[in-house]
Amino acid sequence: MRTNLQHLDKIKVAAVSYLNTKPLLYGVKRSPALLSQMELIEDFPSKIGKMLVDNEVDLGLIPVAYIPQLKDWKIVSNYCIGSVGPVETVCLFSEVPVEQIETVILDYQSFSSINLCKVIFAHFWKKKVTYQKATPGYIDQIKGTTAGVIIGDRVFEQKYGLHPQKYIYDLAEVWTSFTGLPFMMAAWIANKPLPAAFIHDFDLANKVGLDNLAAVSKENPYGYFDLETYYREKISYQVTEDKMKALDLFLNLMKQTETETEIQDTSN
Ligand SMILES: C=C(O[C@@H]1C=C(C(=O)O)C=C[C@H]1O)C(=O)O
Repeated sequence: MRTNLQHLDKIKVAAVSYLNTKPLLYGVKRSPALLSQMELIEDFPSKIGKMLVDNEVDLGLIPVAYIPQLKDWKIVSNYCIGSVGPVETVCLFSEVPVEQIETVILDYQSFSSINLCKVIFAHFWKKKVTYQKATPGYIDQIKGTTAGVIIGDRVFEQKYGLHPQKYIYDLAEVWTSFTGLPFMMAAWIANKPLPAAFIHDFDLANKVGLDNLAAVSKENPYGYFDLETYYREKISYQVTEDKMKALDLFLNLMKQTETETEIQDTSN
């Protein structure tokens, strides 16, 4: 347990391993001063969120849907993984239109987008479906009236690969069309007080890649989508007042959705 940092402890930082996070880590990985104070772990979002909740790390770019599970939490950076309208890489894939979907498989790598999907079904599309937890390889099970949420780089591969499903709903776009707000999927969240100087330098380092998106894209060759377009036009990296408003609304709707699910369970 890492309740309080000791003077000589390295700060454990966990970040999303997807392409969308490369701009934020570009400067961090080029800063010997920061690297000497921290240990960087990269993994998929739900895993790093769990690590912050379990206090295995001190700071993480974690799915915001984990916030209710954190005793102590603070958003410590001006940069995040967000969207203003369509984001490309948070999608519901289906062979049938939404009205006919009966079951939704929820990406095990996600925590914000799977909850966003539940919120959208419950509050915006107002449709009851059965949810299934995905296991690796679940993408092959998206067939007939069983749809599936996919996030991250695998969305590009599914969308622009050989066998995309007929219906692809960009859930960030759906959120914005119903709320008029942007969305924030993941933010840099600390679960304990961290040295102010470190946080200051870490935040500045996050901006370096955002100021050099052409170089970041060049460093990460990718065949399915133009990364510079993804970074400039799809992902929105700034924490803004509207994204904080969206976070508030999302956490509220998520709580209501959980309560509704509980009520359904007791009545069964
Ligand atoms: C836009 C994205 O946002 C992500 C979605 C997350 C989630 O659903 O929990 C968490 C982190 C982000 O990487 C994406 O991964 O494509």
